[in-house]
Amino acid sequence: MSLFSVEDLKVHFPLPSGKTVHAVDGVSFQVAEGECFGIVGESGSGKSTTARALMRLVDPVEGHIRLDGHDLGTAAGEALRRLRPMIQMVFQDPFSSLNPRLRAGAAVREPLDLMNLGAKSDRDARVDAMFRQVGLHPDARRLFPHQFSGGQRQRLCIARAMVTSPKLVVCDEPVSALDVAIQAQILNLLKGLQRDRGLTYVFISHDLAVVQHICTRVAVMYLGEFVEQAPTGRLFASARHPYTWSLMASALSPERHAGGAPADRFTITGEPPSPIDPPPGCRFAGRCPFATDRCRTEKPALRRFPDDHQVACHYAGELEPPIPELRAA
Ligand SMILES: Nc1ncnc2c1ncn2[C@@H]1O[C@H](COP(=O)(O)OP(=O)(O)OP(=O)(O)O)[C@@H](O)[C@H]1O
Repeated sequence: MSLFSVEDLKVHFPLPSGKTVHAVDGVSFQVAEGECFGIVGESGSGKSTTARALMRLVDPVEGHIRLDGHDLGTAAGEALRRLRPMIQMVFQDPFSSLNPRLRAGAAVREPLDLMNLGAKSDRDARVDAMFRQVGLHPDARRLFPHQFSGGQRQRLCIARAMVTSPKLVVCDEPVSALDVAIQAQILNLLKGLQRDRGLTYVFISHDLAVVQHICTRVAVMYLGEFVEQAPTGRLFASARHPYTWSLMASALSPERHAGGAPADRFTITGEPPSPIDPPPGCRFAGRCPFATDRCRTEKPALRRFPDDHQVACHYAGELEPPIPELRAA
């Protein structure tokens, strides 16, 4: 059974004009214990809003969120307080997610105090152990956030998220604000903690390489919807949605491109349509080189293919990726 399940999640933001932003528009997924479920997509696709809804930082207009048999989506008051320690979040910007006036030790201890977890006398020892687990010396407890480097600050945020012994950690672009060399260290730290503590992750990133490195399964998000979902190996070996191909093509470097053809041969152009007035058919149709009239009027359902692979495209399975590197071996 899955540890975490999300069913038909919708988050809409009403605007003063009377219109509505359809930021997340019916996403469903399940995450098994110990899995790392990735959500990838370009800016504005709704990844962060999904993360915030999972954390109940924003209320969905529809959908169910279940964690370990509990209804996280509707829990309130005491029930929500009991669930809080089980689900934690690591944010993109390790600086703005830390209170600049709180010393590092107090920042990591704070969730234990706020949620009243464990005996007070044990909390400092728990914080020390957490510092060591994320690769920080416990003496660093006395420092303020600005005295840490970017990577160390993210270690601190990870310690703060992990100190409550959560079952599920939602990581929202946890390395995209860091230098490339530091990114690998933080990803390896997250992987190690996942293994040692039996954690389950929902991992959000715009970076395919990062997702490929850390995730066991990946969903590709476009304008509030999942267009493709598959185990990581399967997705990277044989993606079936034109939007996924375009993301993968734009990640190919020109040198890696066969026959000297420009790597941007299949890079889609233009901006995604506004989530205020999403188009009626396939939301990618306006930018898809394969789109037909059917795509523009009829919404494609997520269809299941072998190997736990789901694709929302009328022509999935019939189309061939337009660049050789993306074709299944
Ligand atoms: N509070 C809000 N009110 C109105 N619109 C919002 C609000 N929060 C997000 N949006 C809109 O919802 C859409 C999805 O935003 P979201 O931040 O979830 O995307 P994202 O994929 O995480 O992008 P990024 O990586 O740039 O953060 C965007 O069009 C955004 O402008």
